[in-house]
Amino acid sequence: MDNLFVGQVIGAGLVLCSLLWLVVARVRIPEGAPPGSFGWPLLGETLDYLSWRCKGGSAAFFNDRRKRTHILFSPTVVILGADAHKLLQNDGYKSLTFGHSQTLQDLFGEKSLILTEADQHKRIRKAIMGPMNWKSLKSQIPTLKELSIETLKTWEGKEVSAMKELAKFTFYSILGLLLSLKPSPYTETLRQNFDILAKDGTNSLQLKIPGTKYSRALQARKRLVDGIKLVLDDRRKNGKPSEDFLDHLMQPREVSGSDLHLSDEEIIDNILFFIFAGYETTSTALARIIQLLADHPHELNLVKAEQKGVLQELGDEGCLTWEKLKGMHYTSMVINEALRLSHLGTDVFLRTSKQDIVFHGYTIPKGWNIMIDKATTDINPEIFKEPMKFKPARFQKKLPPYVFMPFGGGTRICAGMEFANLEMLVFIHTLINNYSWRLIQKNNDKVDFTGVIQKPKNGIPIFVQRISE
Ligand code: HEM
Repeated sequence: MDNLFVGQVIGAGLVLCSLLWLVVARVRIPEGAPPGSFGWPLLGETLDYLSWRCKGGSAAFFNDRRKRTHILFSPTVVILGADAHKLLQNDGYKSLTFGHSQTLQDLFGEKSLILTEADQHKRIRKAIMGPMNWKSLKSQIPTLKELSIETLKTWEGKEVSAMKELAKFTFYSILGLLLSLKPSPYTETLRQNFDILAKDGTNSLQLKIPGTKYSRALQARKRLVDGIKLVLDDRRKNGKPSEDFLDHLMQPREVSGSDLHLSDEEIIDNILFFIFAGYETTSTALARIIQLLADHPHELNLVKAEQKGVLQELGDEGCLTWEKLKGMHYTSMVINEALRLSHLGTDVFLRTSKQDIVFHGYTIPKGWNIMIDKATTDINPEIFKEPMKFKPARFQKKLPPYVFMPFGGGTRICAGMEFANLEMLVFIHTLINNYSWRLIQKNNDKVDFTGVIQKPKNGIPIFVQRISE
């Protein structure tokens, strides 16, 4: 009897909530808003979305959806294709904002690029981007070459997890770029702390209770912040310039009247966020390239031929140059094709509308979330014939504008795009000219969709051998 009563009360409560929801939702859907369904009361279509992500990525969810939905407690509009990318590219700071995320703020700090908006974002980006273009990055080529050689030496004659080992390579590449730090027991501790920050912090409930994964991540952040502060203090005391990213950020500067001087908080938050943004994105891209080339001998031979040509042109003592890297056309197409197939930076660009936006005849109301679904465009058969096949040569032809944006676009285009390309080209050059490898597990394309980046589940185990002279 008691149970029946409790059941009735819960049932009535649910009906009341649903009715309230319907009323509120109805009131909130302005005329001209895109068609679609808000799904269940409160939860909307969140569970559906999450389950699609775990099963096969969000592309499958979006394909099955109409334009309006309700995810993570917010009305959301899904848009895709060249026009959606064009909006992202050309909006400036007018109608799209990144939106606030408490988790990102806790983990990377409120001054990190990702959390800043409009003028503040513009100022920090201007202050930061100086050392991030191809010309300034040239000085990184010898360091990246040395790191590639040292990394690959540890793989010789062994079975290794490409994902795990490349994560070390990309971590130390970024640490070299940002802080001029080389691999050592100290930097290995930094890496372990960073893994706790990024993995535990982004894959857990936001519970700041001692013992939880989230609070472990926050403690790791504190240790990392203290470590970076030590480097900063040391630079100020010694006054010895390293001419790296940190030195650049520490210079008080003014450009065309705007004050580009960064506070210590701004410097530290952005160093942490740069490591996060450039660490597993690039290592996963390289691991996927290794996997795809092992599975496609014809394409592998074309990369080999190109890289052998570069080596011959360089001669015995020749150093890899910026011009030579820029001339690696086929290898660059392989990188693009791997990025297209793997949606590494992100499968959706998440934004919030700052004002009503008219898109394809519908009005996206102010304050709604917008998911610009990049993954579906990456495999659109009208743009990429046989989209699931690995065909780097497809990039020989000029693509229509706005269809392929692996590094995003507009005001928030990837700040490390040039560095990522440089890093990947140097590593591939060193690998291909000195080593051969085979996959330990064939036909294992299972992907882990649960994290921020979609990663091959098996870590891509490979057996690596040095090519005899
Ligand atoms: C293959 C490697 C990489 C891929 C595919 C990639 C992709 C992306 C994408 C798609 C965005 C834009 C996200 C959005 O608009 O919502 C982005 C932003 C960003 N990336 Fe990358 N990235 C890569 C490597 C790197 C590296 C190596 C660094 C740093 C050294 C880096 C630093 C950043 C930063 C700081 C942002 C935020 C920019 C801003 O908000 O102004 N990324 N990246």
